[in-house]
Amino acid sequence: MILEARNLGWSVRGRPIVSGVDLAVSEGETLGLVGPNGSGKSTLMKLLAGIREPTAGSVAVAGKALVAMPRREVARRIAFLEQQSETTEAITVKDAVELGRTPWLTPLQPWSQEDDRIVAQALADTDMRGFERRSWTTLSGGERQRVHLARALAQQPQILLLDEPTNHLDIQHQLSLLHLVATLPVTSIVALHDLNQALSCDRVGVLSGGRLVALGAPREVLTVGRIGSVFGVRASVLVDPADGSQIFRFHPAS
Ligand SMILES: Nc1ncnc2c1ncn2[C@@H]1O[C@H](COP(=O)(O)OP(=O)(O)OP(=O)(O)O)[C@@H](O)[C@H]1O
Repeated sequence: MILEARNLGWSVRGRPIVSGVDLAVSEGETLGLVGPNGSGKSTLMKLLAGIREPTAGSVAVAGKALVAMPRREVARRIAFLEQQSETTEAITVKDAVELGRTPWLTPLQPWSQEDDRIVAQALADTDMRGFERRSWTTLSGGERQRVHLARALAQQPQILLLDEPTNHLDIQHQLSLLHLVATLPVTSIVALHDLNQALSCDRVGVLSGGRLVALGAPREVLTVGRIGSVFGVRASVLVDPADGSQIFRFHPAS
């Protein structure tokens, strides 16, 4: 297992925000995390990224305890795209993406053509070619989101943690981001609000009240009954005539 959480928890002033999470993610897998507002998705992602220390349990990456891992090694293994990642610095898009290479640079291994190639590929993968010289401050919300993703890709991590990455993105870029994440040879954990998008993940975990209440194949986990009990809405299943696949439509619980 590339990423393993055991009895993972985080409490603040005695209030449990995430508790008892057991999770094992295998190499190359794309795991979707869904749950209502405040159910603990972002907190769990921060615990898995090592930027929040657990108050219970542990996280291991490739069998090594995350808390004992040097920062540089964590940064080589894990890239985290936060929900509200902002920078006020007046840097260019290229500078921002190049920052993703930082964990790999050493005095003996300074910037090389290979780093240029990786940065160019990350810009291409996120459809941000041509924006290299633009100042970060002039970008739209969706363009900023794509630059953040490009920086995460330039990091060439083993594990990609994406907290609501489709936020701000138009529908074409939402679909291409999800397709990219699914096809990348990295392990990805993606917090999503769109349950139809979650259906395309390899597995889905459902958080409710800080607990992982279900984990498994999307169709087994995202049932009409569970959607009703966890999200408080009524779901109906429709069939897309284009390809016969099933999708959800949601209604307020009467
Ligand atoms: N530092 C903190 N102090 C107090 N409460 C916190 C803190 N961090 C998170 N919380 C609370 O923990 C709960 C879970 O927050 P979290 O951001 O993990 O939820 P989420 O599932 O990502 O929500 P959303 O879908 O709205 O982004 C929320 O009720 C939040 O207010």
